[in-house]
Amino acid sequence: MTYAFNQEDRIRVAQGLVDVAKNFAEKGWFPATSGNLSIKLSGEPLAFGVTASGKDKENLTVHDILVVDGNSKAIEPTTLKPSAETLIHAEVYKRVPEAGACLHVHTLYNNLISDIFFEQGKVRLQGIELIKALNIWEENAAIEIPIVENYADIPKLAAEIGDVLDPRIPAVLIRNHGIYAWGADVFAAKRHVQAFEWMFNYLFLKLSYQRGATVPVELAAL
Ligand SMILES: CSC[C@@H](O)[C@@H](O)C(=O)COP(=O)(O)O
Ligand SMILES: [Zn+2]
Repeated sequence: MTYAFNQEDRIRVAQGLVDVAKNFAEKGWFPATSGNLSIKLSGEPLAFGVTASGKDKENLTVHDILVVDGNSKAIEPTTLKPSAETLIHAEVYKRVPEAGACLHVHTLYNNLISDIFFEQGKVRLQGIELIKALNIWEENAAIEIPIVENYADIPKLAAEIGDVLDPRIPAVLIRNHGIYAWGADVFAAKRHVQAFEWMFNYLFLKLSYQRGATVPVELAAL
């Protein structure tokens, strides 16, 4: 198979993932080695850099990233094992050709929101300014983020994500697991993750107040 990328592209991709990992790690978004990150190197045939499985993303280095094909197989000899969830990244790149980076984090609020709204199959957000970070500019815009069951069978989980994703909305939630969000490049994907996470925090705290909960001051101040 011939791929249209060179060594320079690979270094740039690896460094891009290390940089975004540092930003998310500072926010505590990779508890217990969770999460995985990828950047596309080539669309046709598909090849992307992805984090190796089980790595401590709080201390990620360029040596923790390998290049795989559309079947999640390493395209070169390596001792690294691709993320257990690499097939989900591949599915996103196949379904959304404009996606150039795909990022996955497990956070407290994305887990809470994914469980609270699971039965509805989606969570609706409306009229929040940060929706504009998704490049949706209409006034009082409403968006719905799909939520899928947390199947242990990764091919099944990846297929389900592919089936429910809405190309206008660059994310899917997995129940009690985390979010997959993507963008045209790592800059856009990072902006999308940050926007979704902020809106999930907002929604959870708002629902808590509306239901009469006393929210601890330190959480309310987030
Ligand atoms: C350590 S719990 C998290 C894993 O089960 C998984 O969901 C995850 O996000 C990280 O898997 P990985 O194989 O390291 O990419
Ligand atoms: Zn995960």
